[in-house]
Amino acid sequence: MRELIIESLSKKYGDVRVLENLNLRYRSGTINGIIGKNGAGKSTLFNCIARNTPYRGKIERKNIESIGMLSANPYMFPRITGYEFIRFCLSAKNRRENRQKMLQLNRLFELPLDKYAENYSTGMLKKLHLLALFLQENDLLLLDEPFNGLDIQSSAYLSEILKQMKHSDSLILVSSHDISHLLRISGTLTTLENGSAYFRTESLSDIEKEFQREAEERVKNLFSIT
Ligand SMILES: Nc1ncnc2c1ncn2[C@@H]1O[C@H](COP(=O)(O)OP(=O)(O)OP(=O)(O)O)[C@@H](O)[C@H]1O
Repeated sequence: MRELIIESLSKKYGDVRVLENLNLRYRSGTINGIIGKNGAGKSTLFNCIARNTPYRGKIERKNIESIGMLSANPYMFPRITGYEFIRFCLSAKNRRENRQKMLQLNRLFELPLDKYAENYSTGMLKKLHLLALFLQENDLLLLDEPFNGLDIQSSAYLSEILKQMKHSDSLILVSSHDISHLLRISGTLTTLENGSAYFRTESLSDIEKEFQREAEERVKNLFSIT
């Protein structure tokens, strides 16, 4: 079993405090969803876990040697083919190429792997990053907005792939604004709010209703003032 134990995690950018004394625990065998408003600190949390940025506190990564992270807006070299990018990602992690697995996965994503990345659409680029991450077989996967930009069918494939991966002892954290999608696949759901984090236990319909109610009230009030 792999485990991520976060204790007293705090993160500031200059004087701006983003995460304040977070205590969280995640295990493999389930998908862990993360939600929060824009700017709540989801990407920052992932960057701390991936050691991309300094932080205060302790993050214990039990049985986790390799970490794969999909950024919300990942960079891509323009003059590299999809296939070359995958090979580059595999060699960066010292992994052997499994051509059969690559072709099998790409039957779902349908990427033109022999074409330069500059010819890819936004969703295709995201799928290329995801494909490379899946082939790397990391112990911990941090996916920041993986559904953003994917078409409906690809989102469904991604959900099913993640559901399969949770059985292979990968520890998976997924941040998303697409709450219905996230709740359909997640075993745990964490909300980040005002620097703090807490686990949610309500049902999908209750959480959706809460957001809807708040939106209706605030917009109605706004329009009644103007
Ligand atoms: N490198 C940085 N330097 C300074 N401030 C930053 C930096 N990265 C993020 N921030 C700030 O930290 C806060 C949290 O940002 P973060 O990107 O983690 O939020 P998020 O929850 O991922 O947001 P979104 O849902 O919009 O992607 C924001 O106020 C943002 O402006």
